[in-house]
Amino acid sequence: MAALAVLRSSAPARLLSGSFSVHRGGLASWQHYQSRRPFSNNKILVELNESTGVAVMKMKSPPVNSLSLDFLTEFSISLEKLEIDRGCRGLILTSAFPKIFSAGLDITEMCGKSAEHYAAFWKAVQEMWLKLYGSNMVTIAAVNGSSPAGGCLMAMCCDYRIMADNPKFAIGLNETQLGIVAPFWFKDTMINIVGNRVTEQSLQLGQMYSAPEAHKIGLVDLLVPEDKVQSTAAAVMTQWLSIPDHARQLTKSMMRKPTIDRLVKQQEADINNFVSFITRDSIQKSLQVYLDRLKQKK
Ligand SMILES: CCCCCCCCC/C=C/C(=O)SCCNC(=O)CCNC(=O)[C@H](O)C(C)(C)COP(=O)(O)OP(=O)(O)OC[C@H]1O[C@@H](n2cnc3c(N)ncnc32)[C@H](O)[C@@H]1OP(=O)(O)O
Repeated sequence: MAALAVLRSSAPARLLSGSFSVHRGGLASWQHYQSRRPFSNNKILVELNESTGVAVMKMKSPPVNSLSLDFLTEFSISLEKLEIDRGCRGLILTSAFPKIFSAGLDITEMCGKSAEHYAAFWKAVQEMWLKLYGSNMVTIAAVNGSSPAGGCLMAMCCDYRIMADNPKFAIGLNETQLGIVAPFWFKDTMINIVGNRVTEQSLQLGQMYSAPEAHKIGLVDLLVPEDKVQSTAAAVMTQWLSIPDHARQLTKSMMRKPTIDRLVKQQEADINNFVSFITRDSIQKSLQVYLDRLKQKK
């Protein structure tokens, strides 16, 4: 993976272009970021503190941060900008909404659309995973709410997961509950965190874990009170950034490259698989039923 091959240094920070917000000086606390001019992109808010080299990326796509094609495109562009900025060494990924980190892939993107649309959508999902899982930066997920399926995948791509200690918040790969199947690279990402046995059971059952359960199986690394998620993420980030970048990055690459290479080698085939799977009448029907049920639950 190209991103992992590039070594990052702690070179002096430079100004980022585009719609990013850059801050000089101060502590990398959430309050700190909030107290300075937050700069809103469309669906994602990115703030880079130049003195700490830490960026906070807040997902802000109402109502539930579902991963639409537009969202994924913006996410990958934002990540790419941070990745090439030598002044940015760490990324905290979180949600602007209390209670929901991300609802996962936008189901409406997988229903009633053309094969071309499905192919473009799936490519965007792949790109998000390749960029986030292969990032050279230290990546910490500050999971401040529920995080099913694709939302769980995003969190799993990070180096460390901190979740709000609220049993009402759930995280997991629930695809089978929708009548769909998590692809091999979702599965591999989970195996790399919790091992084969837990992943197998979890995927077959489409299991969603409450925050305490997720912590128990190692799906999240740390539980903290809801109002401490961001400050804890900043503190953990400081600890990770105390390790020399080149040594940490080479280690991360050594651990993740085989998993990344598996998808890179068959990216096209994986898109074709997705398109032929998702266009089946039975799958379309399952997704529609699930979506209708979601809308009726109120
Ligand atoms: C061979 C292999 C090949 C590959 C085979 C294919 C592989 C595909 C892999 C798929 C990966 C995925 O991520 S699939 C996506 C899985 N995601 C989910 O199951 C999440 C479902 N959502 C939820 O559980 C909840 O909405 C939750 C996120 C906890 C929030 O609950 P709340 O009560 O706060 O909010 P709700 O009232 O439910 O939702 C608010 C509105 O958002 C909508 N909404 C919620 N989740 C949505 C979603 N994911 N996509 C679109 N819209 C969504 C609802 O319908 C509501 O719409 P209105 O009524 O109009 O307001």
